[in-house]
Amino acid sequence: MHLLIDHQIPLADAFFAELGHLERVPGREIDASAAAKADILIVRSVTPVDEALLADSRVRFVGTCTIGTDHVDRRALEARGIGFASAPGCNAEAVVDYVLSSLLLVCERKGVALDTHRVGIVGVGNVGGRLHRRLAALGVECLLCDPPRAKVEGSDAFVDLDTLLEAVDIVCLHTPLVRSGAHATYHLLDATRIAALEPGTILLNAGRGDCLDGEALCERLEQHGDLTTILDVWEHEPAIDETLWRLVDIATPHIAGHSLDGKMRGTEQVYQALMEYLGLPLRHYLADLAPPPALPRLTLDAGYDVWEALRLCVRTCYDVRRDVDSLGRESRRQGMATGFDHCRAHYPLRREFSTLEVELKPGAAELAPWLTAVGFRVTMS
Ligand SMILES: NC(=O)C1=CN([C@@H]2O[C@H](COP(=O)(O)OP(=O)(O)OC[C@H]3O[C@@H](n4cnc5c(N)ncnc54)[C@H](O)[C@@H]3O)[C@@H](O)[C@H]2O)C=CC1
Ligand SMILES: O=C(O)C(=O)[C@H](O)COP(=O)(O)O
Repeated sequence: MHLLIDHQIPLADAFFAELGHLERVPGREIDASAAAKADILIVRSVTPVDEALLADSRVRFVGTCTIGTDHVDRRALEARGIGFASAPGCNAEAVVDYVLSSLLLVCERKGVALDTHRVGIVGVGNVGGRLHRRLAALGVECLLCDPPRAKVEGSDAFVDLDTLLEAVDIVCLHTPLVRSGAHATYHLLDATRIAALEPGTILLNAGRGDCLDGEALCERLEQHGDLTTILDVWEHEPAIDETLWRLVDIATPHIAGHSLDGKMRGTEQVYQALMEYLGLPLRHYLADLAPPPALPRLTLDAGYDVWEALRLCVRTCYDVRRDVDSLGRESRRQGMATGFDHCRAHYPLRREFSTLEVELKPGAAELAPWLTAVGFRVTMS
């Protein structure tokens, strides 16, 4: 069996090698001629999987080790009887870590505490739901918008998008890209909604770039400069709009979900689905393969107030400024599109907050609920 696998997929050898010949190729270089030799195709988000890619292939199973599936033409797969699996939720924790690192940073720059803001979460699935739980545990008031969930579960817990946009200080967009249908998300934040945002709003998009009209946002920022913006995802990646990029406060190259833990989970989820598809028993488990964290423990004693302690621990584990700086540096050095992809391909080690044990000395015991809320493992000494 010939397995064609994106070379950015960690633990690919450990999980898949015994199934046959592994060919590892950069995701953007997986084309029809590479696919023609493959039985199994395992990708991440940068490989469009469509009729053109599969037309001359004998591929019988496609797996994407990502949450998002908008790069996969599911109808084309179904028409060819090709099995499919994605990795729901695999890197949701990492995206929430990214959001918290970013929000703590912009609040620090503004000299305000996060819990003085009301946050609107648009798309309350694996990412948005986890974000809600962590923010609520920090005492941050949240409004939720998720029409597909509201339809199934009833609308009590949800508001509509325009109500949310009027009522919140921070908007966090975590929707999948859906181009048509009753709940389409293409340009969900369109020119009208972007123009209507209250001055001072903090706007974060870590869903998909096309869920937000980038040209309209650029226009608002150029004309008024009165929003604080955090963009991890962009239209036309990797050739993103440089004018918009310069205007955005926290600009990162689609790495919100790029923790090693999230990527490894994605590999395991697709491995499990492939083994089921092939009718084979599972032989490998992430719990046996994952490396221990390089930073296992941090110890705090008395002296920090709550928000200072949160910022310290968050930044020690994951500081979003590292990714902002690397996009700035690499885009200047290599041009925007190449620099954008370079940052993703050479992404440094990042572990999730849950891998860090924060040990509290007796004088710092009162920090326990806050650090737990953010996602760390807290112990007392
Ligand atoms: N920036 C990054 O690195 C990453 C981005 N993502 C993106 O985030 C998206 C969300 O991820 P998950 O929460 O894990 O997906 P999910 O499928 O668990 O949740 C998505 C939620 O959005 C809701 N939704 C759908 N249409 C909507 C609409 N029109 N308005 C409001 N809500 C709507 C769904 O009902 C669902 O509850 C993914 O589809 C992916 O595109 C995911 C991982 C990493
Ligand atoms: O899981 C998703 O959906 C994502 O957006 C991934 O974090 C994207 O990862 P790469 O495809 O950029 O490796």
